[in-house]
Amino acid sequence: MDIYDTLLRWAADQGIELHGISPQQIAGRGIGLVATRPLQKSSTLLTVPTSCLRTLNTVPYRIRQPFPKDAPVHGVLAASLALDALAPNPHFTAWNAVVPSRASLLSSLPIAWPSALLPFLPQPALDLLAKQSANFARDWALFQAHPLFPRAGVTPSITRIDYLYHWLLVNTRTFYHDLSWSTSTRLPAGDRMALQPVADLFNHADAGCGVAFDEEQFIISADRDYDEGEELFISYGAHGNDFLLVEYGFVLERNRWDEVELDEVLLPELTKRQKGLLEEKGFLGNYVLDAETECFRTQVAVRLLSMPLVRDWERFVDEEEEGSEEVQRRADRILVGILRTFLDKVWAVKAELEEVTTGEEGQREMLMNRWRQIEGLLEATIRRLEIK
Ligand SMILES: C[S@@+](CC[C@H](N)C(=O)[O-])C[C@H]1O[C@@H](n2cnc3c(N)ncnc32)[C@H](O)[C@@H]1O
Repeated sequence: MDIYDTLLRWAADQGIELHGISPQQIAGRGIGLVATRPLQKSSTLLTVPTSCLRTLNTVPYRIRQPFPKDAPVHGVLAASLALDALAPNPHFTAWNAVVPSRASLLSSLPIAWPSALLPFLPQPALDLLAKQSANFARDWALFQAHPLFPRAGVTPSITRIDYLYHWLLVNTRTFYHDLSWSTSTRLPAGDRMALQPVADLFNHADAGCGVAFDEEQFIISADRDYDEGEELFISYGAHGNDFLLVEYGFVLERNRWDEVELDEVLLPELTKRQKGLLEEKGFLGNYVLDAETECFRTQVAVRLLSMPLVRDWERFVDEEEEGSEEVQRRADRILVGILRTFLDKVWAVKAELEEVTTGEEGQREMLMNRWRQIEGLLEATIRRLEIK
């Protein structure tokens, strides 16, 4: 019997029901869930009883209690998984057998990449990585202070990498789950997390099957009709590819939520006075464009660069008065110039990346792929603005 059959048998014993879907190895995506017969829109694909979830409530008291009351659930769950791994609970053997190996998980996530590769991440990904690293450091410090954390010299020990692996399992496999009906205190939104078997095998797409829960169960249902053999996806959220790369270790080829941040090329074009004006109106920074358009914040900043009179700019910002076609054309020309500067940077990063030998080929390819996507979005926007 292979690991999937074992998982399905165990799942059935737990009351987990799969309707016309089954786990399968998918090239480039690890395991995914695939239709075993034609499926109709809105049909139920999977139900997972609440009793199968691993949440803060299921963490044994001796692990949970010594943590500070406000310790992030992410860190507590990861500690629980790391401690379990020292003396594995046979109840979870079938579930554990299908989670990614330590090598594959650590190789896909930038937080565990060689530091020499990190400067090749786009700026928004670097900013996210800094926050993620700070969160991990906080949780690791809390765990090291825990009375059950193996003291130095004790075997088996738990290393930083052991804990990082379990922390990343939690990071990449939890679902939003509100426990407020069963706990007296309502957890902050970021702490409402649950690990759930089988459902954690759904891969992500920018739109996907429905995910809902009530007190009894999680229910996943088809968002459209599916043919036999098609993979079914859920959406982990409206995330751009920089976010997916840092939090989940992949980028999507087709992603309606993807965007490119322009701050690193737009902010240096602004004088101190212009920055002050933008700040006053709440429009300083966070300039992005996606496949369709540049955001209003970007238009506001570019208009400021293109309009000699501040009062005309204020009319654009406050009253959304477009101004003449000539004004629009001037703004477009300025934005094209800024995007071309960005393109030069992208080409320089790609050229440098081609020479790099550190890290794994898959990691360098992931970075190169991300820069190609950014290049594509910039080029498409330049084309759109130039033919306007
Ligand atoms: C909740 S798990 C999904 C199941 C996972 N494929 C597995 O083998 O266990 C999330 C992880 O799956 C992978 N993944 C999910 N969606 C993906 C996609 N569209 N392309 C590539 N990898 C994906 C990433 O490694 C992500 O961190």
